[in-house]
Amino acid sequence: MNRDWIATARTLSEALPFMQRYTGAIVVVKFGGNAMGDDAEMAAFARDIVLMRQVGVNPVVVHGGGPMINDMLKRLNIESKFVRGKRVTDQATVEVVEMVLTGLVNKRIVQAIMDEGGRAVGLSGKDDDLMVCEPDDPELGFVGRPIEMNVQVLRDLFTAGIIPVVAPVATGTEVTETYNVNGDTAAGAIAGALKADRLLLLTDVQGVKGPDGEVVTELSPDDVRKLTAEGVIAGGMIPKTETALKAIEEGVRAVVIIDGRVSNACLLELFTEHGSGSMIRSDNRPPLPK
Ligand SMILES: Nc1ncnc2c1ncn2[C@@H]1O[C@H](COP(=O)(O)OP(=O)(O)O)[C@@H](O)[C@H]1O
Ligand SMILES: CC(=O)N[C@@H](CCC(=O)OP(=O)(O)O)C(=O)O
Repeated sequence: MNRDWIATARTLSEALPFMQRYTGAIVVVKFGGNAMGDDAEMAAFARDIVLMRQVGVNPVVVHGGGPMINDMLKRLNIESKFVRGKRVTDQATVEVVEMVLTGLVNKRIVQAIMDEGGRAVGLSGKDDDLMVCEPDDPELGFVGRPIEMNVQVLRDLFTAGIIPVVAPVATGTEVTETYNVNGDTAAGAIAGALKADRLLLLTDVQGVKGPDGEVVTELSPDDVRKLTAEGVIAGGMIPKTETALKAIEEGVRAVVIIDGRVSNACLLELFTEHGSGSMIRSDNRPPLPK
């Protein structure tokens, strides 16, 4: 059991009703490269995920690894270039992206979950054709937009008690094609295809900030559109809120943007009364029953 979190939740009895409410729920967690930190922080994240599984939640980890890709490209003297938050990906770059994400980063997370006593299996969008893409934009090269999702493999892993850890690299409709997919986009597409109960997007701010700079704890899709039109939601927050709106349209119950730097961020969101970060949901699909 995670003592830090129990201390934060004050008593286990406070947490139990929430744990019971989430039994059998599907929770997709996007774990970005900036949120990964050192080995201790990685272990803390892995403990949260293992505890979720132990109380009967079906977690799916979808990871990024942008900073790790940048490091490897630098070592190989390949230039990194981004357009509207997405990496311009030529043939040489896509090879490095696949090596770093499906190799180094994916296996580091799998190993951390195993070390904390869970069972994890790493896969990419190529495994069992989980995520099939078409080119997102000719300007971006081999950057993919998911067009077909085959999530049965994830359900099979849930049944076996195994935590899937997914690298955002995908296959195309033509043989031998490889696509680099933005981590938020991949997490949203997977959550949408699973009609997940929660999509948690871990980032490096406390949540979505409103015009006064304060974190807005509850937003409807219309609130998000309004804040974006006003320029309050900007930069790296745009792909996250766009992902959130699309995922909700596809049937995800709620998307929560939370601070991945806070210890026990996922557990605090799921298993405490106040939750954390900014929750985006529509009125069409009610929250989990109390
Ligand atoms: N309204 C807003 N609320 C919070 N963050 C915002 C907002 N508008 C822009 N941002 C920026 O979005 C950033 C998060 O996006 P990004 O850095 O791409 O995250 P990550 O690396 O976790 O994927 C924040 O650090 C912040 O600078
Ligand atoms: C198309 C695109 O931009 N893909 C991303 C994939 C990794 C990612 O999303 O990593 P973070 O979540 O750590 O930013 C990239 O190449 O950096």
